Amino acid sequence: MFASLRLRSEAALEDTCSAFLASTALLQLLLLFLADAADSDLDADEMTDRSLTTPDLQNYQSTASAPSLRSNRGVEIMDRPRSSDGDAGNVKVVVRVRKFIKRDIEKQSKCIVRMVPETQETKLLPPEFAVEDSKNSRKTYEEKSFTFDKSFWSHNEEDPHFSGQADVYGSFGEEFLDHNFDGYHTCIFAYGQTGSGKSYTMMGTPDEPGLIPRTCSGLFERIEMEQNSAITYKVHVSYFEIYNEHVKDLLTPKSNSPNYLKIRESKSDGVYVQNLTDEPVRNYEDIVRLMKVGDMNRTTASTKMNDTSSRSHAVFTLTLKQIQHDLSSDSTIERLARMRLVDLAGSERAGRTEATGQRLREGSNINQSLSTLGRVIAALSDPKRQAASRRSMPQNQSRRRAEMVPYRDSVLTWLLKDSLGGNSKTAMVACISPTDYEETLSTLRYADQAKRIRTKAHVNQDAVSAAERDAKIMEMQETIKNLQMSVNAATVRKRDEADRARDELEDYQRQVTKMQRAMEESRAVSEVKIRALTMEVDELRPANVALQVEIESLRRHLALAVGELKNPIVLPRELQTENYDATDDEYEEGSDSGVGDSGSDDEGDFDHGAFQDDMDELMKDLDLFKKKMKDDKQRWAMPAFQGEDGETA
Ligand SMILES: Nc1ncnc2c1ncn2[C@@H]1O[C@H](COP(=O)(O)OP(=O)(O)OP(=O)(O)O)[C@@H](O)[C@H]1O
Repeated sequence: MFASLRLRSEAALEDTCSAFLASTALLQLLLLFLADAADSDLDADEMTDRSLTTPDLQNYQSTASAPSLRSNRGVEIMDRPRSSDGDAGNVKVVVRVRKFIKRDIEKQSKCIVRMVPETQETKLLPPEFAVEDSKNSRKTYEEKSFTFDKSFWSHNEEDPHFSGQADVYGSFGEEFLDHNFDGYHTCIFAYGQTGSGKSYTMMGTPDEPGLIPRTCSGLFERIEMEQNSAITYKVHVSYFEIYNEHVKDLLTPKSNSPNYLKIRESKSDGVYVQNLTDEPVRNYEDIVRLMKVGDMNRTTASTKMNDTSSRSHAVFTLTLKQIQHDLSSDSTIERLARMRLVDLAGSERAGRTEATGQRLREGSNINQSLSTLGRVIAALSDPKRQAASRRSMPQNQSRRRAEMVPYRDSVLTWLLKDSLGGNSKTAMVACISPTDYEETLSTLRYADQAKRIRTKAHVNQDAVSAAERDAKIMEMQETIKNLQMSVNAATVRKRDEADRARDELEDYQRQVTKMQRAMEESRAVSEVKIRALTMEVDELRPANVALQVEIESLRRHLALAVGELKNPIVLPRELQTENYDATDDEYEEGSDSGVGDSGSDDEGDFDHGAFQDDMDELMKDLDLFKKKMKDDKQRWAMPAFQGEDGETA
């Protein structure tokens, strides 16, 4: 009971603390928000001397533009978007062929890919051995041709059409950054077989940074260029990987036990990763630091096809929030854009990678999620589905169509749901090897299908007028007040409960102590009593013995007396005369005359009445004595002693 009470009180105290902390955190958040709102006002006050175009709030909703490196003028976010909306719906698909790597050179492989820069055509030629091989097998190796939004020839640096990392970024990385500043969510993902150059394209090397570092530095270059505008920029970074169908935060230190995160979906945020680190960053250096942390935490391993093969899908996300306050109308516009940059794990054939054990299991998980991605792409590019969504079908029918897209069949597709078929402008970089016919053909087919996917990107912007903002602040103040009250009430309630539990505990402890003390006292008293009684018994014991002796002698005396009464001794006459003075009428001492002859005349001289009285007195005393002995025996628990008549005295 004591333990349970203590636990209850500790739990209550803990509850109090956590409730208090949670409420405090919430309050702090709300207060920060209020402070932010106040800051915006302050920013605006400071910028009174700057020339600001008066915004037409009606136009804010989806017709905004962003500052861009390509435009050297400061553009207010309420201007028309810079990015063209003409092809906004389709997934942009580009293809990139890498140069020979050590393995290809060792095998003296030939390049079987051709690209036509004028038409953006990519041709796949049958490998040399294929002519011989096709005679003996059912496999057909023939020239294939595909056209994509862009073909990057990264195979041969000497070629005039060579595309390096900067060209790739300049071609569509910048354009996607434009979209972000316009308020669109974007997603760029690299797809291809293992070792085809996905990580190189997305992350690159320190000397040749890829799309992710270039996008980050481009983002901050633009923000710095706009330092003096009325826009406030807030950037956050998150980085996670999907490994064996589990989500792992790459920005938290590696722990011994894996910390898998849960995926949730809400109406306002869509599909998201719960408790994912979303670090605020102020400059490019902050991002570089986080990228290093994330890359160190990423799961890679050496396989036969790639020395540093990514064994997971890595998702790097930048969130850009632009807040603009216009003094003249006293209104605030907020634009939110999310950039997802995804380095997928490579599709691979177990036979070719010669993977076993853990590598094989990773490979099968990778292939499973990539095949789901393939099915999602196939479903999204289904012309019937697109026609249905263009016809704007009744809600229940379009929902049924949407349900046909197997997003939920893998963590990857579930998390990229919005990027693949929803509110996002999306690009796919199909990375191909210059030597592998079958794998390259498979990738090109995949990419060809992805071209047909149409997304429904829209500008994520909120325009809040002064009146609305005031109302919002009032509402928040009210919320804070209510929260404070409920926090106080909760704290008091919790404190009361904790106090009551603590009081109960203390009361209980006091009672226990009291009881222990009372028990000790009672034991001491008992000991004293026992000691006193023992002493009394010891003291009484001689008296008792003496009394017993006396009783015994009295009893004997009585028996004699009774016997004498019953059988009186008759003395001869002469003895009677000799010893008896007739005149005197006295019974002489020493004579046996006490026991008279019942038949003699002298019998009348013996005072029977007095004797009887004496006897009665004696018997009374004896009774009293017996009673006293009985009492004493009961009191001191003395061994009982038997009377002559067998009665227990
Ligand atoms: N365009 C390129 N120019 C120079 N080297 C490249 C290029 N593309 C890839 N490489 C090199 O090829 C090798 C494999 O590339 P990378 O690791 O990017 O492949 P991957 O597709 O990410 O593989 P995995 O799926 O196994 O992770 C690396 O050594 C990389 O430096």
